[in-house]
Amino acid sequence: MKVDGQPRRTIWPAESGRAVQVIDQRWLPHRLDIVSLDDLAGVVTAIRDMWVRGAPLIGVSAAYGLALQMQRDASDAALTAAVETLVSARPTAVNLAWAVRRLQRVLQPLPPAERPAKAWALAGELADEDAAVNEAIGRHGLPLLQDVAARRGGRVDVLTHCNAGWLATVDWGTALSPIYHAQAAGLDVHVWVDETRPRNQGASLTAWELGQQGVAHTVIADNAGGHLMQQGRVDLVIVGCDRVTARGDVCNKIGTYLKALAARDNGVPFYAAMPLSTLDLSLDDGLVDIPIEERSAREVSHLTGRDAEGRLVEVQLLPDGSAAANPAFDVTPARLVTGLITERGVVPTEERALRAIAA
Ligand SMILES: CSC[C@H]1O[C@H](OP(=O)(O)O)[C@H](O)[C@@H]1O
Repeated sequence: MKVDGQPRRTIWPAESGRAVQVIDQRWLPHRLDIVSLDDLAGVVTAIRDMWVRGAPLIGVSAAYGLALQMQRDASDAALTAAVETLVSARPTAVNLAWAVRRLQRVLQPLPPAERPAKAWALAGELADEDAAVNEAIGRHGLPLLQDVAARRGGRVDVLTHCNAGWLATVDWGTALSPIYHAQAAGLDVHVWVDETRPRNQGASLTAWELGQQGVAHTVIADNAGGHLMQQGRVDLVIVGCDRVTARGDVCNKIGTYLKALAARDNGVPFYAAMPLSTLDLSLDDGLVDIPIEERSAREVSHLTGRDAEGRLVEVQLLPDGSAAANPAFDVTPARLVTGLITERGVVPTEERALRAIAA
């Protein structure tokens, strides 16, 4: 999408063909840092430490990490080791393993000498495919917003959690793609943006990208969403997802489940935008089967922001000695999800429908 009026992606191959360039999202919205990653270790660090984040984007980033490793060592042992190293970088988003194993299936039968060029081409294809998938998610999600706008004289208020915009993908985003399509269709769309403690992907990333695109938005404390729904100020909720099970349980950023409960209690439709690469048909009960990443307590106890002099500074929020827990995701049971917006259409959270649309 656009940055300062210019089209951008979150990740792109360096002209040398021996590095991949990414937006280092840790410093947004205050600094737009572009970094060049030229080896597997660099990509693993970028994924693990959330320079790049978002289920589809970490999948594509991992694909480039595997391709960079093939340029250095394309042996069977190196291929296997690189796959396992990448898959272990973050456990919850299925897209990471999905992308890496998709490349591995193509590379494994090839002679090592052919692997570097093929891996690099496949990573690029995956990036282009992701952008196309997300644009399609937006097209299929648009009618949901148009239906509301038709009843409200063109206005629609959407609440979203975390960042499932173009910064979480290669381009377009998932949950925000219908909003970008609604803007292009001339709807008066406004977005309630959950700050999304503790990493504040909403306050720092969603607010920034909506602002860059000129979409009206209001950042709110995570705890305000239910109150706004009680007041009738939220027409629908659209979130992203990191893994969806065969029965439609949705794993997403911590706090999503609480929004789904509030939405159900207030009769607000609750959708998850789901590229089919995020559907894990091997799992059934999300609460039992999906690994939930536990991240550093420092993400809860400390906060980074810009001071009056424009410097990025970290401050401590908690008393010395207070413990902090930091589960990074939660699981919303299928019964609380109105539907899943995919690149092939909107589907109910029913196993038969999910297996059919994924076939
Ligand atoms: C389109 S996937 C976005 C998804 O990924 C985020 O997690 P993280 O920022 O930790 O990678 C969050 O769960 C978003 O909904």
